Amino acid sequence: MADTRLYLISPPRIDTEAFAAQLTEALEGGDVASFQLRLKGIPDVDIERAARVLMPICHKYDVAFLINDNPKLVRRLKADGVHVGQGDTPYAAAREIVGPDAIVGVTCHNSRHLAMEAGEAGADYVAFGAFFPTNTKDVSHQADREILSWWTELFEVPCVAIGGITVENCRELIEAGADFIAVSGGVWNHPDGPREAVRQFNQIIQEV
Ligand SMILES: Cc1ncc(COP(=O)(O)OP(=O)(O)O)c(N)n1
Ligand SMILES: Cc1nc(C(=O)O)sc1CCOP(=O)(O)O
Ligand SMILES: [Mg+2]
Repeated sequence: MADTRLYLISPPRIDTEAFAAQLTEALEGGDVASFQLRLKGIPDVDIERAARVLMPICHKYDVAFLINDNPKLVRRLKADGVHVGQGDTPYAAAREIVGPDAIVGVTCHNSRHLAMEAGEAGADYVAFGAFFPTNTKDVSHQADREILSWWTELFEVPCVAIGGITVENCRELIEAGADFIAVSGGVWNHPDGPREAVRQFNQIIQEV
């Protein structure tokens, strides 16, 4: 069985009440390490409102609750961590805001240089992507699985694979050594629902 674990990413827009039910279903489907609230193009006050509903659900299932892009909100809500991209608050400033105990993850696209920089600076994980075409985000970088095996052979800092990951295509990333597979559409748009999607991802992880 591989050590890979699932990292769920929210859809970019949600109806919080309806999504709370979907999230609960997903978390009942099997092991999930973490959840990232990634809401785009809506006011911070609405992100905060959603976080206040969704964070207790994640904690009930022992799932770390991270927020995308916004370290100040992470500090205010005492969330578990923040994810920052190359155009967001830089790692050092994000760390300063959230403190030493929170998780800080950094987007590294397909760049060994960015990943080594983030790892040396103290990032809790480095994220590579996009591995596959995705409808969730306009992406301008494509990653290949060799970067996962290269990273895991050389470094202790965990690596996350993201971008268009589904139950159909995840196996090669797990085999390449991804510590986490970060999935949005592959769970929320699964034809048999989020619970079944999480079950199937975990089944594949067990088989590798
Ligand atoms: C786990 C994970 N990896 C990568 C990203 C992308 O972050 P970023 O490049 O800042 O793009 P946005 O998500 O902010 O659109 C992520 N959110 N999570
Ligand atoms: C948020 C995000 N970041 C990416 C990157 O490559 O950095 S790809 C991506 C979208 C993830 O959603 P899905 O699983 O539906 O493709
Ligand atoms: Mg970002």
